[in-house]
Amino acid sequence: MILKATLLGKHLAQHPFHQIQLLDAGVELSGPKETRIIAFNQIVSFSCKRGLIWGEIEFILSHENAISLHGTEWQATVQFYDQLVINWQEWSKDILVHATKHLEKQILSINALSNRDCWLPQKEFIRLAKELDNTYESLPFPEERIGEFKALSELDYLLQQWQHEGIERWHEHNNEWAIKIRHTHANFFERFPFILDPSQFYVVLQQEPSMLVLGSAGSGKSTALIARASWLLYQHELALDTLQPLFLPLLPDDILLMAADSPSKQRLELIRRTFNDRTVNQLDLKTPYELAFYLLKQTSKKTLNLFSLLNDTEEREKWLLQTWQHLCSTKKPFAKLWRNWLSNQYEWEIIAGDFWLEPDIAIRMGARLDRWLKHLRFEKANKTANDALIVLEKSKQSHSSAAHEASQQSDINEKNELAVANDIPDHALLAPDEAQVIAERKLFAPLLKAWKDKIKSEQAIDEPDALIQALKAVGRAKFVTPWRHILIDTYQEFSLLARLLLKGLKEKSAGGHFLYCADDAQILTVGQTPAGIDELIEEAKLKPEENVVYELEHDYRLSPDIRKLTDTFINQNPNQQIKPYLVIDDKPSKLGAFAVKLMAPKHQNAIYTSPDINVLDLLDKLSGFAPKSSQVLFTAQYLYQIPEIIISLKSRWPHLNFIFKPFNQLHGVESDFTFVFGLQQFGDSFPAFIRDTALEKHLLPIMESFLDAEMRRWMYVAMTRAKYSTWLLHDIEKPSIFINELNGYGAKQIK
Ligand SMILES: Nc1ncnc2c1ncn2[C@@H]1O[C@H](COP(=O)(O)OP(=O)(O)OP(=O)(O)O)[C@@H](O)[C@H]1O
Repeated sequence: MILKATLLGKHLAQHPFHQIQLLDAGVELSGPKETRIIAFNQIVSFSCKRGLIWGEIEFILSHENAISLHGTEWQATVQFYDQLVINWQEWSKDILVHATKHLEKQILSINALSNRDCWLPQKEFIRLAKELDNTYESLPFPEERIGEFKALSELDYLLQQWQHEGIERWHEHNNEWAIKIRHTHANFFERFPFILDPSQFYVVLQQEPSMLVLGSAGSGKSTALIARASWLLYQHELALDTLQPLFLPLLPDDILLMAADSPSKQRLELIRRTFNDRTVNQLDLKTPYELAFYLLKQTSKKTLNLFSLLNDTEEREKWLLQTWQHLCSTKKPFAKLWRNWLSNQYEWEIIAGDFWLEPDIAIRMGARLDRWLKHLRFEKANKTANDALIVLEKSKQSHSSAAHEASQQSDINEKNELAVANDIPDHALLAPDEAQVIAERKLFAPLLKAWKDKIKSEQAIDEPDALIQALKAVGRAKFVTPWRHILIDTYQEFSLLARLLLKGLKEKSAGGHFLYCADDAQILTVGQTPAGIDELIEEAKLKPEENVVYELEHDYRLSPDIRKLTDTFINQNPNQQIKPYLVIDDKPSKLGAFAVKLMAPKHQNAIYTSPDINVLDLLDKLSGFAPKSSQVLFTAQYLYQIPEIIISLKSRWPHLNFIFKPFNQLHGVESDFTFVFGLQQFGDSFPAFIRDTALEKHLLPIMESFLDAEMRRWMYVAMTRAKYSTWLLHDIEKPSIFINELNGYGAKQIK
C-alpha cells in the first residue's frame, strides 16, 4: 500500500519525503533526494493528523526523533493509517512473546543470583548490572514502548528496581546472608569480647578479593580486622557446609596481619589479646619493614638481621643523640657547623663550650635528629619508588613526559596559589636555597655515616633498602605471594614504598584476599596527604569499575557530642574526606537484633581546654574518680614539652597507668584519659611549620594547600584517643590558635 503527497501538498509542505509505502515490518519513506526505511522495531509511536487542508503521518522514533510525511489527501491518509495500525499491532503481538521471554529470562537470572545462599561478590553484581543494560538494549522494540504492554510492565518494574537500587539490593542480600551466618554460628561469635555491629560483621564475613574499610577514630576498624582473622581460621576448624566454598580452609600460615609501624602493631597485638583466640595470637603480624625483611630472607641466602634501632623509637633517639654528642666532642668542625646552624636556623641560645651536653639542647635534639635523618635515609629509595610510579603512570595513561611534568607543575602552582590564599607564610613556600641544602647535607653526613656503620656492624639492612630489594624480589617472574589473606591496619600511614610492595604482592597473588583499613584524618606522617585516600581506593580496587570501599557505621570511643566537635575540627580542611557525624544507633534497625544488642559503649564525654598551670590540680581530681589502672596518655608535639614534674611524680598516683607518646606516634593508641601539652604560640609552638630545614623543604612533597593541615591531623588524633576525657593544656598567655577554635566548637573551658 502506498500513500503519496499531492502535487500542491508537495509544493506547500516543502518536505523531503513525498511518499510512504507499507512494508511487512516497517514503512519506506521516499522523496526526490532520499529514501528511508523505518522498521517497526525503531518506532515508538505514530499518529495521523489533519492539518488545515492536508493530512500528515508522523513517526516518533527512539530518543525523540520524529519523521513525518505531509501534504497527503485526508481520506487516503486515514485509509493508509488504518492499515498501518493493523500491521503494527500484528507485528507487536508477535514480538511481545519474544520480548516477554527475554525479560523473563533476565528475571530468572536475577532470582538465581539473589536466591544464592552465599556472599554475592561485587564482580557478580557488576556482571548483573551489565546484563541488565544489555537486556534493554537488545529488546526487539524501543524501551519506551514497554509501558504499552501489561505483561511486560510487571517484569520491567522488577528489573528497574534492580537497575536503580541494585547497590542497595546487593548490600541487602549480603547483609541478610551475614545475619544468617551470625545466627548459625552464634556460639562462635559469642566468644568475641564484643558483639560486633552489623557494619563490622559485614567486614568480617565479606568475601571480596579486595576491600578498603574506612571509619573514623574509634569506629572499630582494628577490632573488625582481628575478628575477621578469627573468623577465617574458624572456618578451617569447621569446613562449613552452609557456606559456599569460596574460601578453601585456611591455615594460620595463610594469613598475614599488617600494621604501619611499631605503635600500630602494638595496638593490634593488644586488641588480638582481648579476643583470647590462641590461633589468632599466633598469626604473623608485620610492619612493612618486617615484611620486606621476611621476603628478603626467603629469597636470599645472605645472613641478614633486623636492625635493632628500627622498632624502638626511644632507643633510636637515644642512640642518635649520643652519636651526635660524640661527633660534636670528637670533631671540632662538626661541632662548629652545628653551633652555627642551630643558632642561625633555630635562634637557639647556644652557650660557649660543650653546648651539645647542655640538657636544654640535648633534650630537644633526639626527636629532631630522628626526623631529619629519616628524610635522608629514604631519599634514594623514595626517588626510585617515585620513578617507578611515574613509569607505571606513563604506561597506563601513555602521557608524554612533558604533559605529565606540566600537569605536576600546574598542580604545584595551584597549590601554591591556594596556600597563599590561606595565608601560609612565604618562607614556607619558597624553594629551598640550594647552597643551604648542600650545607645541611654536610651537617648530617657524619651522622648518616655512623648510622650506616651501625647497620653494617649488625649485619642488618635499613628500611628503605629492605623495601626496595623486597620490591625487586616480588617482581621476579617466579615469585608467588605466600599468603591467601592479607589484612592491613592503619593503611593511611603506609609509605609509598610499602604500598608499592603490597601492590606487588597483590599482583602476584592467585585468588588472594586483601583487606585495608584506613582513616585519612589519622595520617600522621609529614608529607603524606589526605588526597592519597583516592590513591588508596584505587589501590584497593582490582578493576577500575569496582567500588570496594565500605564505611563502618558506629563510634565506640567518642560520644556523639565529642564526635561532632572533633569532626567539625578536622572537616575544616576541605581536602579531608568529609566525616559525617555518626552516632551509636541503639534502636532496632532493619538489620535485625544486632543493633539492639550492642554493648553499652564507652564514651568520651568531654574535651576540656585549660591553662597548663592547672595540671596538678586536674590530675589530683582525676585520681579521685578514675577507676584503678586507668590508662592516662600524656602527649605533646615533643615529649620534653610534658612538664618534668609530672614524669617524676608518677609515684604520686600509683593506681594510674601513664603512657607518654608524641603526637606523631599516636597511631591506634587508646587511653581512658588524655592530657595534651605544649599548646602554645612561642618556642616549640603548636601548630608549627614542620618543614623548618632546607633539606626538609627539598626532600618532602610540597606543603598541603590548607594551613596547618598536618598539625590539624595530629591534634585530631590526640583528641580522639581517650574513651572518657581529654584535657588540652595550653599556655595561659599565648595559647595555641587551635584552643580558641575548639572552644568555639564546644570544648569546655576551665579557667
Ligand atoms: N562492637 C563493639 N562493641 C563495643 N566496643 C567495641 C566494638 N568494636 C570496637 N570496640 C571498642 O571500641 C574502641 C575502638 O576500637 P578500635 O581500636 O578497633 O577502633 P579503630 O577504628 O581501629 O580506632 P582508631 O582508628 O582510633 O585506631 C576499642 O576500645 C574497642 O575495644
